[in-house]
Amino acid sequence: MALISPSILSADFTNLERDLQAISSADYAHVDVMDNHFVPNLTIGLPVVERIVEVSPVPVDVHLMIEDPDRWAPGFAEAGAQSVTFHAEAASAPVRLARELRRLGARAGMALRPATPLEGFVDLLGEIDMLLVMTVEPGFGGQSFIEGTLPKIRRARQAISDADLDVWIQVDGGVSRSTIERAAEAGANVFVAGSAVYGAQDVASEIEVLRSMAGAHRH
Ligand SMILES: O=C(CO)[C@H](O)[C@H](O)COP(=O)(O)O
Repeated sequence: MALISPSILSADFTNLERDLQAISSADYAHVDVMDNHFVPNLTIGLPVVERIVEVSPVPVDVHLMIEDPDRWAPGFAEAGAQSVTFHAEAASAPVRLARELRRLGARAGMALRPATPLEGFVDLLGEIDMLLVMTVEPGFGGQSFIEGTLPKIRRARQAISDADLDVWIQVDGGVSRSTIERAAEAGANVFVAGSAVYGAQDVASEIEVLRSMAGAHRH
């Protein structure tokens, strides 16, 4: 399985037809919510995400780069996002939050910044549906993939397999034709790509290329 999500943060917005084509060709629409506290950037909040969920032709995958996700994340699940990812560094009670997201019908995701070690969070893997290993410092699109995150992806895949869990591993940041295979080989199976998709001549065929490159490594 290799699922591709174009990051709405990197959408063009001057060519909405093309943006919609990208989203329609993907498995998920990845929505980046930023609060200018957890990360030094500000994007959109719950009312806009509620509307995106209503109009999106594919399920919505929300990545919350915000402080106090314990308070805000459940609202995104109630809005109908298929998956809601909070940052492990920001959550006060990650187990309780993951259970609440699942109770509300969403897939529960937990994200780690590039510098956050996996080791403190291995015990939580049984409580989540997806681990997001950030492959750039969260906050902005268009950055280079941090190769040093590959061992963390590998260790996460090993821990998931040792515990016989069905947890997806998502990577986000600098995912492109030149990096996706290494991330997939290391154990990722969900890929967020912003610049690589929206910067392509043909967004739909770029998604197909990325999906087939990643799909050669199955997890
Ligand atoms: O979450 C993000 C940044 O925090 C973006 O989703 C991510 O950076 C995607 O953009 P690109 O593919 O251009 O790196």
